[in-house]
Parts: sequence; structure tokens; C-alpha cells
Amino acid sequence: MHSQDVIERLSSSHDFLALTRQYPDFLPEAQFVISPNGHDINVVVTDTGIISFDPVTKHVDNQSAKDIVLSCAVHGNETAPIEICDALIKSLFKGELDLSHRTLFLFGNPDAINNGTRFIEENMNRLFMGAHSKAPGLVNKERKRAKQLEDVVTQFFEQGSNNHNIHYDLHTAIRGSYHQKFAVYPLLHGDKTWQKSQFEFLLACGIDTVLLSESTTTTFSYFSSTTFDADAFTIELGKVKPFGENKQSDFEQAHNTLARLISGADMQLKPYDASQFNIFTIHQTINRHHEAFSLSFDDDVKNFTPFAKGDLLATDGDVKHVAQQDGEAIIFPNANVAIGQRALLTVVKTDIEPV
Ligand SMILES: O=C(O)CCC(=O)N[C@@H](CCC(=O)O)C(=O)O
Ligand SMILES: [Zn+2]
Repeated sequence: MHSQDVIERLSSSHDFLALTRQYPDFLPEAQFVISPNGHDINVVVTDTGIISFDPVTKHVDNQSAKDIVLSCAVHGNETAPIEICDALIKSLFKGELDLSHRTLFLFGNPDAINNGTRFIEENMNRLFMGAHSKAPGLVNKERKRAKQLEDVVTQFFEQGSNNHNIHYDLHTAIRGSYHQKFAVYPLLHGDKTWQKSQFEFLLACGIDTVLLSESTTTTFSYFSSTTFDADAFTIELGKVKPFGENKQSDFEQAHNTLARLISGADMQLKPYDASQFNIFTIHQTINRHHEAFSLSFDDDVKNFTPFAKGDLLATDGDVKHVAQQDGEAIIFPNANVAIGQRALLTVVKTDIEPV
């Protein structure tokens, strides 16, 4: 495959996901201009799963410019976000969607998409903030890919307007959830504080539940939030399902709101009203340290299930982890994580005043 082949394939099929899945390891760089609505858009394919769209004719002034990263498939089997990004990319090619803001789309882990699994060797969403290169170094494809994604995002934001950086990292959760859609707001540093406008955006996507992280992490959204001052979230849009099994209506609000964001259309946001949100703070992060690790509850127990103070949550070797407060709820329980990794979060309700 040569650059010209990439350009020809995309010009005729508009299907960057298919091209990515056919060539999960490598695509040659390609740069070309499309004018689906008479407005030139500069398209750059950097590699497999990495494509950006830049409006040559600016529709917005510099003060309103946004540089937007939409990533999906950082976990390969989380298909609904892949379908949303795929649809947005096709709409841009076909001219069904206008483009007002530079937008970078990332299909994070093409091999894992094809494999239908969360990852191949290592969970990529623990490899950002340079973790990819810490011991044992760039020893597998996921580590190399995490580094490449960091580099691409760095270049994208550095070449942008630096006016308003945005990164929504789209996921779906392994378990069902009492709150179907929710976002993780990464820890904010310095005088940065939670943004009302972002809560309004989330609500327009159908997300009324937000978990405030209180620790540094090595996730993709934390990387963009911390390094580029981006409004960045991990966004959980529902439950993991294979391709073809996602109910489109469940994702319509998120899809339409992202489309409006990219196109510069009126976002139709409702003014922030705290009573419309469930806001939690992350209370315990329970990592697995022993081979013998078990959760105290079944696989069908949903995210946000509350426990009573003293209830056993997990046993890690000889250590027993219990709920420390009444109503402490579980998130992302997974007994099968690698040793040293996060096996469970707990959250408790909180109130905040975003600005
Ligand atoms: O459902 C699960 O157990 C995991 C869903 C998922 O992939 N969640 C992200 C959250 C990242 C964050 O904390 O910002 C992850 O575990 O990577
Ligand atoms: Zn995920």
C-alpha cells in the first residue's frame, strides 16, 4: 500500500475504519484535500487508525477555535465508540457534516479491534504519561502504540490554535451500570477547576453521572488534560457489545452532540443545573497485588452498586478490602487485571460547584 492507494481508497469508499482494520499494523502517510461542500478540508492520515481533518477555509474566528481529539478503541472490543467515530468520519468525507474545528480521530488499538478483545498483550489505557517507556520499555505493540498516540496528540495540539483543546476518549464498560453513561473527570492540577460548560456538554450527550478522579493516573484522558490543559474525559457510553449488537438509539445523543461540536453548530446546551447530575468522587483505588485475588460479588453485579460500611469488597492475598462508608459504590471491578493494576474503584457521592 502506498500513499496514493490510501487517497484513492478513502476518496471512493470514505471508510477509514475498514482501511485501518485491513492494515492494522501500518498505513503510509497520506495528505489530500477534499471539498465535499465546496469548503476545502485538509485530510491527513498519519498511520493506521490516525486521521485528522482541518478546515482550510476557517468558519470560526481564532477566539472560538477548538482543537478536538476523539479517540476510541483504546480498548479494542468497545465497539459503540468505534461506530460513532466511523460514522462521523464518513459524514465528513461525504459532506453530510460540516467541519468548523480541527479534529483528530484515533482508533487506538486496531489489532485488538480485529481480535475483538480489550487488548492483545497489555491494557493500553495504563500506558500513557510516558508509562509505555518505563521498565521494561517499548517491548510490545501496545506500548509502541501508546507512545505513537501520545506523539500524534502532542503534535496535533502543538500545531493548533491553543485556544481550546478538547479530548474525549470514548469507551464502554465491561459490566452493566446503574448509570448507563458516565464520565471520568481526570484530576485537575493548579488552579484548574471543573467546567460548567463541560458538564453541559456531557448532559447533551446523555451523560448525567461524573466521577471526579483525585489521583494522577496513566490514562489517555489524564495525559491530554494534564499535558495540554485540554477539557478531557474518559467517557463510558454503555456496556461492551460486539459489532452489530449496539442499539443505535442508545448512542444518538452522544453522536449528535459530537457532530454539532465538530461542525460548529449550535450545541443546544441546557444551562448547568446541579440537580440533574450524579457526581461522585473516587474514594478507594484497589490494586491487585497477589495472584490470589477475588471479588466478593458476582460478575453480574453492576457498576454503582452501593455497599454498606464494613462489607467485604475484595480479597487480595491476606488483605481484605472493605467498604469504608455506607453507600460506597463499586466501579470497574475486574479480578483478572495484571498484578499491580487497578482491580476496583469505589466512589461516594459529592457536591461541587463547577465554574
Ligand atoms: O468496565 C471496566 O471495567 C473498564 C471500562 C474502562 O475501560 N474504563 C477505563 C476508565 C479510565 C479512567 O479511569 O479514566 C479504563 O479502565 O481504562
Ligand atoms: Zn475502555
